[in-house]
Formats: sequence, C-alpha cells, structure tokens
Amino acid sequence: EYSHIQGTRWNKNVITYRYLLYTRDLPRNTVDSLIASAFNVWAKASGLTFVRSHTNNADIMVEFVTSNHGDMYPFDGPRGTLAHAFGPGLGVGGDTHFDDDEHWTAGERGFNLFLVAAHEFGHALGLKHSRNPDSLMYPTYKSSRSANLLSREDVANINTLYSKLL
Ligand SMILES: CC(C)C[C@H](CC(=O)NO)C(=O)N[C@H]1Cc2cn(c3ccccc23)CCCCCCNC1=O
Ligand SMILES: [Ca+2]
Ligand SMILES: [Zn+2]
Ligand SMILES: [Zn+2]
Repeated sequence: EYSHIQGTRWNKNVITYRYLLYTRDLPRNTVDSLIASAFNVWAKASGLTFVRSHTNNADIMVEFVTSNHGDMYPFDGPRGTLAHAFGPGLGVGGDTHFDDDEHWTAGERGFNLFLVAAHEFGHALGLKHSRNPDSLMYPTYKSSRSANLLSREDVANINTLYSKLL
C-alpha cells in the first residue's frame, strides 16, 4: 500500500524476484514453494510471468526483517502488522518485507506465509486495499480463505492493470 513510487504497473511481462533474507520458521525450500505459489496466484490472473533471480538485482526483493529495517516503515514485533510491499517501480518498487517477529507457517497455525505473500504481491503489482472482506486485498489477515483466493473484485482489478495477455 506504499505507492509513493510513481507508476501504477510494471511495463513488462516478466517480473524477477530475489530473496535477500529468509525466516528461520520454515525450511528454505518450503519458503520457496509458498512464495512461488503466491506469485502463481497472480500469474494465472494477469498473464505475467515471475522468474526467480539468484544473482543481480531483481524487480521484487523479498526479505524477512524485524522492527527498523532500513525503510520508513518499521515493523512492530509479534502480531499487529504482518508484512508490507511497495508498488511497482525502480529501486524499492515491488520490494516485499515480512515481519520476522511473526510465526510463519505453511498451515493453519501462526500466520500462513502463502496467504500473506499473495496479499503483498498484489501490492507489488500495483493493487490497493479492498473494502470487501472476501477480497484477498482486504487489509486484515483471514486464515479461512477458500481455495480460489481471489475475489471477483481482485480479478477485475488485476485485469484492469494488466489486460490478460493472450
Ligand atoms: C492483510 C495482511 C496479510 C497484511 C496487513 C498489512 C498490509 O496491508 N500489508 O500490505 C496486516 O498485517 N494487517 C493486520 C491488521 C491488524 C489487525 N489487528 C491489528 C492490530 C495492530 C496493528 C494492525 C492490526 C488486530 C489484531 C490481529 C493482528 C494480526 C493480524 N494482523 C492484521 O491483519
Ligand atoms: Ca508484526
Ligand atoms: Zn519494509
Ligand atoms: Zn496490504
């Protein structure tokens, strides 16, 4: 929701992402698959492709950090705010930060990393919050999300930004 970076969308079809810091709550390959699944939610709805980068700078830098971590939005310890992401753009644009004072899980307990990442990547692609509690882009965490994560509103909004590429 920090859309202070100009530009409402990415102007390319292939978006790269790179991990800077992992969490100790989960094995790395579990984090990798949960994050990849979260990107895939938006790939299916937008026609965008997400490619993991291991070397150079990437569009979306993903990291698990706590409290003050180098941007203007320090985290707040356990619970409260879980994560945040910057809207599309150069530099910090798209970057996604998870509060590592949370207990990140792949299941029902703690906070489900896949669900939170899917919300954050919506911001990284240019989406704002929704007032519809059934939308993924609703500003409050809900563990009981159905299989089809995206509401009709989420899909309409991503399609407005990125016309579904043929
Ligand atoms: C949507 C989510 C994945 C990302 C959002 C932040 C966000 O929009 N990032 O893009 C988030 O963390 N929302 C808070 C909002 C929130 C709920 N409460 C809070 C108490 C203090 C501060 C914030 C909150 C009440 C207590 C529950 C705290 C634990 C759950 N936290 C939340 O749901
Ligand atoms: Ca927190
Ligand atoms: Zn941050
Ligand atoms: Zn949000």
